[in-house]
Amino acid sequence: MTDFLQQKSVNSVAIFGGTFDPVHNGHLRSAIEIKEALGVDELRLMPSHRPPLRGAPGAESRQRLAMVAAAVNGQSGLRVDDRELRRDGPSYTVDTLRDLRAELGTAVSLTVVMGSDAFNQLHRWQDWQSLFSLANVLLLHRADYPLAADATVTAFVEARRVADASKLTAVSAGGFYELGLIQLPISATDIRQRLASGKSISYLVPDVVADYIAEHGLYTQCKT
Ligand SMILES: Nc1ncnc2c1ncn2[C@@H]1O[C@H](COP(=O)(O)OP(=O)(O)OP(=O)(O)O)[C@@H](O)[C@H]1O
Ligand SMILES: O=C(O)c1ccc[n+]([C@@H]2O[C@H](COP(=O)([O-])O)[C@@H](O)[C@H]2O)c1
Repeated sequence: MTDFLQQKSVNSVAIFGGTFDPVHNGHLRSAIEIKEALGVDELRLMPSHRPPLRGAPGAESRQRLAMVAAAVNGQSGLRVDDRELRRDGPSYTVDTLRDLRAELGTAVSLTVVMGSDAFNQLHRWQDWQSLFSLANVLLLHRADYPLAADATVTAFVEARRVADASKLTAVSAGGFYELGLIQLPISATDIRQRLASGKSISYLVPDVVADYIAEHGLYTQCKT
């Protein structure tokens, strides 16, 4: 069989963006559950080069990318996408989605995933309403971050809500769904703090990530 015939065409893609400073098991377990709930062909973890609404990450972009790549290596349907690292300036999601649309075309179902902490700030994102003409939005509940979105955002998404997660892959853009997942209250802030105080991070991140952090001496000083 030729390579061409072996290649499976991609009809649905979800992107899970983050600072991933570092990537942890909360992100990774969520990624698997998102992929299963949506039934997407690919779930792409997308490290942000310059997160627009927070300070500079503790690790360099290439180091955060290397940790995500190692963490998803061999996981079926999970991929890393480095496009934001190839762009200068703040990593606005709307720019990323425009870039992805240009590459994937208009027919592919594209879904952007965000946790409730990110969703609570959505009204501050660059051109946030345009996200919905480019992609669907999947909101992940995080028990440690109760929903407190801006009223404009709440009204906007209410009009776009679909009945279940798998419906998002039936449309290319414009749908909204809230997903409850297994709750793993792990955060990168807590991991950085543990490392800065010399504590173990075993079972909070995959071993390959813990090894990378140790090898490169990352997060030994707490910047929170
Ligand atoms: N434990 C978790 N379970 C589910 N989603 C999570 C979890 N941690 C982070 N996320 C989501 O993953 C995305 C990327 O998060 P991010 O890289 O900022 O991780 P974080 O752990 O929240 O980091 P930090 O503590 O540095 O803010 C966000 O949409 C966030 O809501
Ligand atoms: O587009 C924006 O204005 C925007 C503002 C804040 C965050 N984001 C994106 O949201 C994702 C989660 O961000 P963070 O800071 O919670 O790691 C990440 O992909 C960011 O690039 C995007």
